[in-house]
Amino acid sequence: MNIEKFQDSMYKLIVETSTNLPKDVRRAILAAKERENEGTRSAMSLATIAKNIRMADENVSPICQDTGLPTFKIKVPVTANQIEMKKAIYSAISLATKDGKLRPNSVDSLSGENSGDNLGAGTPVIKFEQWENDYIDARLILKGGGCENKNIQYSLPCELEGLGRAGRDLDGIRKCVLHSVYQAQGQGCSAGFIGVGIGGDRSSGYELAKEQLFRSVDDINPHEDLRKLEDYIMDNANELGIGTMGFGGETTLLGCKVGVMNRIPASFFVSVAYNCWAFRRLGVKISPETGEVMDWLYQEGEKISFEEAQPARAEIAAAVEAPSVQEAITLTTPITEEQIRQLKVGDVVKITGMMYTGRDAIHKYLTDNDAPVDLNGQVIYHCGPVMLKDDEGQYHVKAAGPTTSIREEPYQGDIMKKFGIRAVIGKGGMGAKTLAALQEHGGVYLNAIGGAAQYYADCIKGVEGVDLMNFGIPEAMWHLKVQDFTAVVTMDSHGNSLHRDVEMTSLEKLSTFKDRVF
Ligand SMILES: O=C(O)C[C@H](O)C(=O)O
Ligand code: SF4
Repeated sequence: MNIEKFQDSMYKLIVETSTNLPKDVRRAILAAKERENEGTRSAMSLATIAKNIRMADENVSPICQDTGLPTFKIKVPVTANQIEMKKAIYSAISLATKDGKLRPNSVDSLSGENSGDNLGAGTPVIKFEQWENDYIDARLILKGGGCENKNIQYSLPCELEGLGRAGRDLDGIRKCVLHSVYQAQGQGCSAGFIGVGIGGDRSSGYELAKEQLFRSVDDINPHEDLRKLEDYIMDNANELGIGTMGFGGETTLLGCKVGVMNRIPASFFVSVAYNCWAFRRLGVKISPETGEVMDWLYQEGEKISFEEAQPARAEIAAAVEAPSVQEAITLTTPITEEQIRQLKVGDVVKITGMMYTGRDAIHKYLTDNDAPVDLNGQVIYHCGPVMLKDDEGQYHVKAAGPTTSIREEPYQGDIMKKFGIRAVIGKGGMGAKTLAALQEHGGVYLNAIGGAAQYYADCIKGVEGVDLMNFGIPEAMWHLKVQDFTAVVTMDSHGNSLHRDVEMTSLEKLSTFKDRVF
């Protein structure tokens, strides 16, 4: 095989997967968009998502800044040299990272050191399998961390909140799958896709669940019971009302694929792999002689370009059901306590001025250290961007959507009080400790649209500086100059939380699915 050509084919696969959402996923998102009631927050979030998909296409830039743990599944004729292919994939990964198509995401688990090129122990994941066909089938999934964290594994029998006992039968499995959608709330950037693996052990069960994510969204399960289960879940999960980004709404789930394998008598696992709407997985058929791409997979049928998407900023601004709020509220940083105390859940704000990124490493750091900049009245953005440095040493934002905020729950309230921070922006909401701190100190939580990394990158007009680069690009504190950065107040200083409300109503809904169906 021409290994340079193969490397080039792998580079193309990586770039396409990161920047160009597959056709089947686009169709599912369009169907959700059409189903959603006009004027709701979920409809408006979907409009932003649609616009983001289009921008990623046009800019050939990552749909979401979290390009995940690249996982390749490759089927090869017996004669293929897997060692050479692996090396070529490593080179392609490193090049795609250098070109800003992947975020440097491989981090030493103990020291936190970022390898900078996405290579390191266990990254990327490459799984080979031999087969008797005369071509190579190479598939790639870029599954981000926020949705990966919402994967869940059930060991049957078990008791499930809202649903009671889940026994060792199809109905018990049904309960687990519904529960998995409920427990994800908006944190995995709903509306999501789930892959379910029944049976196996703890590791092969998850493996089977993830394998389901390689099925086409619109295929039909040949196994009759599993087809019934998939249909049931698709018909009913949306009743939970979690909606896009957990804002409440008609569409919570975009796809459900279930696979089964044998188990041993003592174990009965139901494993669920949750994938966000930014469902980036593609595949190619490759000639084992030339190393060139013969065909692209998942690309049958019509390609939705989302051309007709309305200006998303205006749409978010309209995302408020409360008729009293017509206009987005403009805030210029630094922000005063008085301004913050006027905000309430449902308000849409547009922020102009400076914003500082801070996520896991920064929150831990700030707990024990002084801040490198004066954060009084400032805004912290939970974001790990994709950044590229030009020849003059100036950084440019290539993708910059929010990360899941709940990970900072142990630190957030204390840090806001310690430094006088007035607002945090992220996605998925935060918990009771932060809510209490917002009330005591005078702060707000602002929800941005998860995965809309191109849309937000566009609001960032300049990178004015960076601190703590030793934490690596995603974890450093970037000083961003923003204009009209639009987000929704979902937790205010008066003790209100949209996330708490949606969690409660969706739990009530979940309990209506208690009775036996299968
Ligand atoms: O790491 C990120 O940028 C985001 C992550 O995928 C998340 O959903 O929290
Ligand atoms: S930020 Fe959201 S869309 Fe992006 S990888 Fe994480 S869960 Fe997926």
